[in-house]
Amino acid sequence: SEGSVTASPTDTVDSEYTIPVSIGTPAQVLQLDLDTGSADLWVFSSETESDEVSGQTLYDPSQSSTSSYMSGSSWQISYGDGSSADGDIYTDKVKIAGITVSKQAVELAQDVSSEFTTGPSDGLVGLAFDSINTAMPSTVETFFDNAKSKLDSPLFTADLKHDAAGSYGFGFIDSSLYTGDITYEDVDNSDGFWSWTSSGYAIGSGKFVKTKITGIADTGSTLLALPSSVVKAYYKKVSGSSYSDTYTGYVFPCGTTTPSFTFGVGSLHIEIPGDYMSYAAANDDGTTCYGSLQKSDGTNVFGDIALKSAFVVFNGASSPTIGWANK
Ligand SMILES: CC1CCN(C(=N)N)CC1
Repeated sequence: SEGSVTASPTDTVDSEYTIPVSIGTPAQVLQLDLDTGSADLWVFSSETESDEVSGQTLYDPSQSSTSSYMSGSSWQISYGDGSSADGDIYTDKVKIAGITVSKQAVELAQDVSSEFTTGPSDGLVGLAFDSINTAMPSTVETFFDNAKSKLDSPLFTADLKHDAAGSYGFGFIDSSLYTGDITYEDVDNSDGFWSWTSSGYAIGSGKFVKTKITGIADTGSTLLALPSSVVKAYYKKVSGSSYSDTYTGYVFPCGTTTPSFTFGVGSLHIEIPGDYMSYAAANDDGTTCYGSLQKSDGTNVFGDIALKSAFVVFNGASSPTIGWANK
């Protein structure tokens, strides 16, 4: 089987992208954040503390004839941005992009941190590797892992866009979505992530610097986080920029022209347009803008700023790889 699903940015600055996911019988459709940086499928639910819910759609297993309680199981997750959630687990029918997994572990939130309460999604679909799933006493499998044997090819693709609907594909590569060739790199999933190594970078029209940069491809992260040496070199080319302790990142006057940022995938170059490199206003009067490129904490992250500049193949074969193409 194969199919695709619309990926919708939740705001005009592409903070995150959600997809419709059908859960249960009859279908309960939730808008979930497809996240290649984590491996838990969790949802706002009838069990979520009511003071931690603000308009999200709730999955209610009691209204599904195909739900089954996983007695004795629980989950508890904390993300790199400090957000967190926890709860218990049911299995139920889950359909994404027309592909159905009959007994998918669905993690019901009983508690969520404020970032989720005030956030736009009804939960997450984690598509990183099972080893980092947080279910206890034993891990549960991701939707992709459960669906893999049904897919024509064991892969999914991302065609994310700025302030416009894009798509995720499952089981096939839609050649109409990219130009030129796809360049593949090996993935090291030993930490549970889609970790790959870029061949280097360029700033604006500057020379390409050949240097290996290992990082994770993370649809659930908004920005691009790279080594401070690279980031400092970039902001030397942005007039009026500086590192702000107030905003905990590089900022510059809004309206500043920001150069593009190119990263290498083998001999292929993916250029992030200069317009994408100014993320959003950092202050209420919109005079100070926050950069889309920031220092990593050690784990480099190719988040949505990078992903939406390319067509990306997450190849879940026994030796996983990641493919990048221009579009
Ligand atoms: C909303 C959360 C989704 C998971 N995260 C991530 N993949 N970096 C953190 C933010």
